[in-house]
Amino acid sequence: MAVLVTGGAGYVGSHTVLALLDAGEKVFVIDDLSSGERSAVPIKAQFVHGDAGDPEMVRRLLRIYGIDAVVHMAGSGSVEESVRNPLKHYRNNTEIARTVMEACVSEGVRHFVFSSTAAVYGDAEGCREDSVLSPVSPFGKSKLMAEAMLRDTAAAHSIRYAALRCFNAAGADPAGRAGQGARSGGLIEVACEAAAGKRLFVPVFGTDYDTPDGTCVRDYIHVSDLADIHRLALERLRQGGSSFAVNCGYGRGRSVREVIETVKKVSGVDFAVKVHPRRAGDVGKSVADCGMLFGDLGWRPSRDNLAKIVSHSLEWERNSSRLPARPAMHPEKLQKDQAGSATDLTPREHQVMQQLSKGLQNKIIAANLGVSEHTVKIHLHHIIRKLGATNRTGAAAIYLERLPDFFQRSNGAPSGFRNH
Ligand SMILES: O=c1ccn([C@@H]2O[C@H](COP(=O)(O)OP(=O)(O)O[C@H]3O[C@H](CO)[C@H](O)[C@H](O)[C@H]3O)[C@@H](O)[C@H]2O)c(=O)[nH]1
Repeated sequence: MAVLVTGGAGYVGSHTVLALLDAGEKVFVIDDLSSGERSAVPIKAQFVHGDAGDPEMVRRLLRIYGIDAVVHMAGSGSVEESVRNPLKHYRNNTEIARTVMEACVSEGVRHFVFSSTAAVYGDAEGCREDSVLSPVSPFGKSKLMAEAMLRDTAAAHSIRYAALRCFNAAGADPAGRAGQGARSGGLIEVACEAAAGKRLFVPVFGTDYDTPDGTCVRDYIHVSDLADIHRLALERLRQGGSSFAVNCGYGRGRSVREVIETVKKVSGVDFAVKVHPRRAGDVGKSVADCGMLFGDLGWRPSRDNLAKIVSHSLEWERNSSRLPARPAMHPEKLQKDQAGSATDLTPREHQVMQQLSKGLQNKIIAANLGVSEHTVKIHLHHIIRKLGATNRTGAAAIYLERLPDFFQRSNGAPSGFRNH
């Protein structure tokens, strides 16, 4: 028996691979490394650098290595990016899931654990598995479509599945074997980067939500606990359990401000915080009802403690030499003829501003863009002049204010911006 983990080089993926290996499983990982890291795949797992959307490759893997179960985690997981680039998410989350399911059916793989998301519920607190599914973002919709395909596939073929509706994964492996991937960018990671001196400030996206302190509320779950639920779900399917969908959280809501305060307290660093407008696709509240997880599945968390989650994340951040995540949005090509005025920035200047407005320092921007710090300084000098600002903070504020105009001038849609 062997398990194939798609997306096993990613953040939740690499922790899940560890949980499976710790349980004595033989694990194969397929990952195209578009957002995951090769170094995140434990040495004991067999790594295949490839696209889970390649049906031939997946079928070959399943056949040659006698794989009896697939944990499908490959996909794109940014709510905000899915609003800007929905087709990327429908490909990576819906189409690729279909391809992997088809390969499983044709190769006789009977167990399928699918990493779904809390975003299938939309804005909701105390969501139960049988609650109304009303996703707001293309990300949530793309995962919900995959869930629907799984249900239909399981009804037609001898495959059973577990759809794990993951709430907000955070933290890092307590033994320090894995941590937040290079490009996950979740709130706790961002705040820990600020505490570790890798960011100048933490942006708070929206303070006018209908929540106790006006900031968004999420159900944060330790990534190693989430990984353990994936392991348990597979065990249940192998024991003959029928297909199910289950919430993976702790059933406890924490606001953005509460999280930031906890990171400050645990780290002892009073980093700067700046209020920004709401982020596209965000919902006010997303908190699980864990009746099924704790009851029917009989799972018990080992790390249900926000300070502990933060301390593991912080430890990883302080010990890892890696730089902060590259921003997902990547302006590459802004047509000159659509620009036209003195305030327009070159594509490279947009790249610099994208990073600057996330609070990154010059040396980190330089490393992310593959240029020298001196070049970043020169770009900033031009940008500050073009935007009519007096310093970098002023330029960042003006840039964020004018971002919608830049989009409009590149044909009313962010088509001049490319993700990577
Ligand atoms: O720098 C930041 C980062 C985030 N936030 C806020 O913090 C909250 C949590 O945001 P995250 O980016 O950490 O997580 P999301 O809730 O957007 O999404 C996460 O949880 C989802 C489950 O609903 C999916 O699993 C998804 O892949 C994962 O990124 C949101 O209100 C967001 O606006 C900030 O204020 N500043």
